[in-house]
Amino acid sequence: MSIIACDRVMPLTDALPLMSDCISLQLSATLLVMCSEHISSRLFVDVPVLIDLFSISGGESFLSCATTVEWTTPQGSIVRKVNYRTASLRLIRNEFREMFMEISSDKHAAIRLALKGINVFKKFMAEGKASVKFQDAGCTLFISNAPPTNLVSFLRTIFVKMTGEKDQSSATTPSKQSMRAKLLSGKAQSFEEISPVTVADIHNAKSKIIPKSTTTTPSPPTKKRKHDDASRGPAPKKLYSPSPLTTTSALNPEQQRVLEACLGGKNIFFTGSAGTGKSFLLKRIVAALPPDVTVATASTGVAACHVGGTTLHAFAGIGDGSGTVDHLCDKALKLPLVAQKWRKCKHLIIDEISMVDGAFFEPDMFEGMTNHLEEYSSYCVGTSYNYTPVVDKGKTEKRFCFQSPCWDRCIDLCFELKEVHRQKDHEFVSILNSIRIGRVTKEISDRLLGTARQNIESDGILATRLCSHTNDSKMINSSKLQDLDGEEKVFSSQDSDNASKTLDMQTIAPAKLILKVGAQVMLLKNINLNSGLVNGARGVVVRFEEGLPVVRFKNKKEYMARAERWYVRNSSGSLLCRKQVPLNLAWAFSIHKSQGLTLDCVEMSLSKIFEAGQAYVALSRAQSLDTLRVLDFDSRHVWADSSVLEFYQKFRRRLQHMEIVPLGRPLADKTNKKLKLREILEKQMRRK
Ligand SMILES: Nc1ncnc2c1ncn2[C@@H]1O[C@H](COP(=O)(O)OP(=O)(O)OP(=O)(O)O)[C@@H](O)[C@H]1O
Ligand SMILES: [Mg+2]
Repeated sequence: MSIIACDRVMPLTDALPLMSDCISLQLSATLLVMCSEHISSRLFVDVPVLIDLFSISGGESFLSCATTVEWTTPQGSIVRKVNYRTASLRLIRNEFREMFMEISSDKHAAIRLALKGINVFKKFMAEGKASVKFQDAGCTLFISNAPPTNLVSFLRTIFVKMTGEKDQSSATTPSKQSMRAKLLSGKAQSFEEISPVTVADIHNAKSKIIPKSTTTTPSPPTKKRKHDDASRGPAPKKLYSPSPLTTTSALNPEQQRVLEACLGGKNIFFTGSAGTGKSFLLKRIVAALPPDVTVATASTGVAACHVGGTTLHAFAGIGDGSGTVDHLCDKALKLPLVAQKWRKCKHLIIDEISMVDGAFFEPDMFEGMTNHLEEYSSYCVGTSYNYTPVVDKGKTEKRFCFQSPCWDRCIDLCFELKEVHRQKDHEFVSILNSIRIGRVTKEISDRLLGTARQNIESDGILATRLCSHTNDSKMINSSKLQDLDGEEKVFSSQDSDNASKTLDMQTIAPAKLILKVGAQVMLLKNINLNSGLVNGARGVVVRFEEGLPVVRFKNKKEYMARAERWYVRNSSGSLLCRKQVPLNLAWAFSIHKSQGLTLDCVEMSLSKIFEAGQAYVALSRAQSLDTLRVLDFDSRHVWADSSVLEFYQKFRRRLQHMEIVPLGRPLADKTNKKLKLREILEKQMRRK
């Protein structure tokens, strides 16, 4: 097993009483699932999809996945079926430059299928599944357990290469040669791998597609569409939703290195200050791993929803985690479903690991469990380290995972992300870095207090007040709503059967949302990046139309909030869904709830801070000093947990010598691939 862990090690609060706060804090829900809904099932028909495929970076001609090939009669009866648990798909050309897909495995002879007249069904591409129907060969290839990003890249190569070659068919092109001409050509049969997609390929394919789309007669806009246009601005292309599959933002080199280590099967932990892109990277990691053997978990339900997974405790099948290790292992492994999940899991991802009590990482618990199943599991992947551990009410001592004796034994490599993406302003970034370690100079105090009278409101959108206590934020929101005149509109969520309680715990969307015209709201989902309709964007309800709230945002865009879906997995792995309007009241938010968010207009009173790191979390939500108002500030409110500082000192001391730090004893490498990666990394380090 390998572990990947990422986090800003930052104690925030005695989290148990505030767990309920987590409900509405996280960024968007299961992006992968969201993405699968948005992708048309017909690759070569839907122009927006095609254009989107141009925008995705990469384009490989090789894919490793599970496959089944089925040959059927014209009536649909199966005449032959071949299953490959692990297959390699390759795109190749023959001596006549005809394109083929080659399916090979250790156990079966290679099958080559001509890439002519194919239909690609990719609705579930985000789950690592797709199917390709080869009309001429009379068979269908079912792909599963493919790393979603690789699958997208592979399908993209097929699309770009095939589109680029369309219409090149004059009688002289070899691909159109008759069988007789081919036989007489005297060329020896040979196959070569198709090269990855190049800029020239894209240019060529685009030139074949775009003229086609302009000749399409658009159907007259329906009444509904006209209305949408007025209220939403240009209809957002759903495929541009910032999914890990479709996003065009590239990982920076430090993020890329973490991804590579994960793919090499290392147990890793990555950390970084707020806004360095830990969550962004995490989603890319999930999308780059084979879904059937990857389990995404997090310490809290809401964080789990963010990565489209389940809580670590639910996955482990240990309930609330109380009892001895033997007892817990017995308890978990007696449940067939739990034991099966552990056996299947090769990559375990743990987000927000800092909220996991160190006890979970005792040799006893986590290691005990993984050792139990060592023979089955090849890796375990964990991530993120944002909050303080959640401890049982009875316990007084709180312990971070990194303080557990088995932490060093579990983690092979540690990384620190350093480039801050959320804030562009260098002065603000350096203030935040000082506050993060509890150091406040007079200049910092003065600069922050200087924002107290700043006018950051615009166009009726008020600043969100971040409160150190949840009850304060709840009280502010309900009293401000009451103060508004006008009719209340109630929006109740539609939940999967009997799942409301779980969904309350694991999604950011409220079960019941009460709004009025004039209500200050926050968007809870990324709707359209280009229009700035992103998670955390602040707006005000300006009217209701067709029973739905129309919100004007800070960038003056209006948006009619239609119900969106949030997906989470329950402990048995089934997908649960909540459908709700993607808004929440935003006069005030608790600091705890605001973690992970980027806020574009925010004020805070830091006089009631009660936990190490809380001031840092609050301040680091702002995008710049110009969109922030600190009402009161005292350097005594800023301090960092001593054990966290110690951890970072140790961590940094090693980082001074090398950028990639093997902490503790590495786990026994089980594969050559792992050994190879270690050799490469060590060579790199020696070179530096
Ligand atoms: N490589 C990148 N290219 C472009 N934008 C990026 C990149 N990495 C992160 N971002 C953007 O930076 C912002 C902050 O990223 P993210 O929320 O992942 O940070 P974080 O480290 O998880 O922060 P926090 O600790 O507050 O949760 C997001 O808007 C994200 O889209
Ligand atoms: Mg985050």
